[in-house]
Amino acid sequence: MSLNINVTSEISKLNSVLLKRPGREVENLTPDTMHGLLFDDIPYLPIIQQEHDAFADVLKNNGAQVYYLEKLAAEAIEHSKNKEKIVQQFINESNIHEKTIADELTGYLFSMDTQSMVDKIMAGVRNDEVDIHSTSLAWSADHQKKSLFLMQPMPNLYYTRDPANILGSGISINNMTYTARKRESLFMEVIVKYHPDFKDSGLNIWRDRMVSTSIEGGDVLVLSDEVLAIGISQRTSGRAIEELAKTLFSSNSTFKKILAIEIPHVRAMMHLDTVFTMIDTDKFTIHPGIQSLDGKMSVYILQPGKAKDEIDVTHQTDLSAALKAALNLSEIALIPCGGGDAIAAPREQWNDGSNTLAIKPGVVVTYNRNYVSNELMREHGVKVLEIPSSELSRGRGGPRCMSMPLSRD
Ligand SMILES: NC(=O)NCCC[C@H](N)C(=O)O
Repeated sequence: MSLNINVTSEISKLNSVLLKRPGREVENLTPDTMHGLLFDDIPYLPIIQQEHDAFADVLKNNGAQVYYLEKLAAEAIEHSKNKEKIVQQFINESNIHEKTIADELTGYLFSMDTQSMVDKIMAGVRNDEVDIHSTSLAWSADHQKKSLFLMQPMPNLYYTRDPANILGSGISINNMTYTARKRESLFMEVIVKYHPDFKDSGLNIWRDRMVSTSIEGGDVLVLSDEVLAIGISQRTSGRAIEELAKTLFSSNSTFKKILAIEIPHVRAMMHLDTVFTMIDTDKFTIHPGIQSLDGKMSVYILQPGKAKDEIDVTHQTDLSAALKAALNLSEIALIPCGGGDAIAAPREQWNDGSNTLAIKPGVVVTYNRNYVSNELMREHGVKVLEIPSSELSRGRGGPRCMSMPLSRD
């Protein structure tokens, strides 16, 4: 049965959502590799799984249907009748181009049932797991000497928000910025193409992963059925936003305006949703570090131009005014992360204090460790559902990053 996939709000009731339970991939980090794989520490697997299960339970207990990426991917591959070609693509994109090695690795992966194979590709394949009979220099010099892994682990997969995102009645399957995350969006491509619940769902493909520019889902907020906010960030470029604007404005999408918000291009604030999220019809969280001392910042407003394919771009420095105008609101509240305190704000932002996931207007899921931000949201009348976060937070992403809404009211 086809799924109803549609997201025209950042805050309306969450009906279904895609998660990935952290697996062995987070144990395949070492101090030498973790930074390249975009982690700042090594999570403890049993606890990160417990914390993630608690997150999923909060969503389920509040009426959301939870789907798991790893399960959908295995089901899609089963249905594809194209297992060999799909596995070949993962091997190719893992930079393994020598036939002997690719064949031996394929044999190893094919010795497993499909779910175990998907889990293994996600977790990573070590050189010493596969019996490679190659005398090639590429194998000795490039693979064996440079890395313990034939296929690198994908520890960021539990941040399902980033490799793909639903915009209205369509999906953007993202070309990820860094090598560490490039292969992640291939799982979503396979699901959309082959999974019985997705392939006939009428989903538009606004962007696929073959484009040369990058947008990551953490940068994209669906403020209403007509307005998107997209971060110009370390991971998402102005050019990519313009390309998406052209596609959305010239298609049957409902979107008519994009606020492109410039944020610092630094690790702690790699996506817009690490510094700015919507929590109610007129309430937002914001990390004060993205504004200058006088509260100004760069916001570009993109709208359809007069000629076909033309985009009209204007510039503004007042985020609050831009939001009010775009959403037809007379007042809005921007709630500062950590209360704007010189220590609490950067500390809680580092642990995703601004990265809230709204599951209904005025009801958000947050990390329990960000008690200053959580308390302040409560003072603003927001219902805050806290989840444990000691291990989940180690990869620099919060509840919004860990969820990809498939359907909202
Ligand atoms: N939307 C998000 O901000 N996602 C968090 C991504 C964290 C991950 N370690 C990364 O650096 O890509």
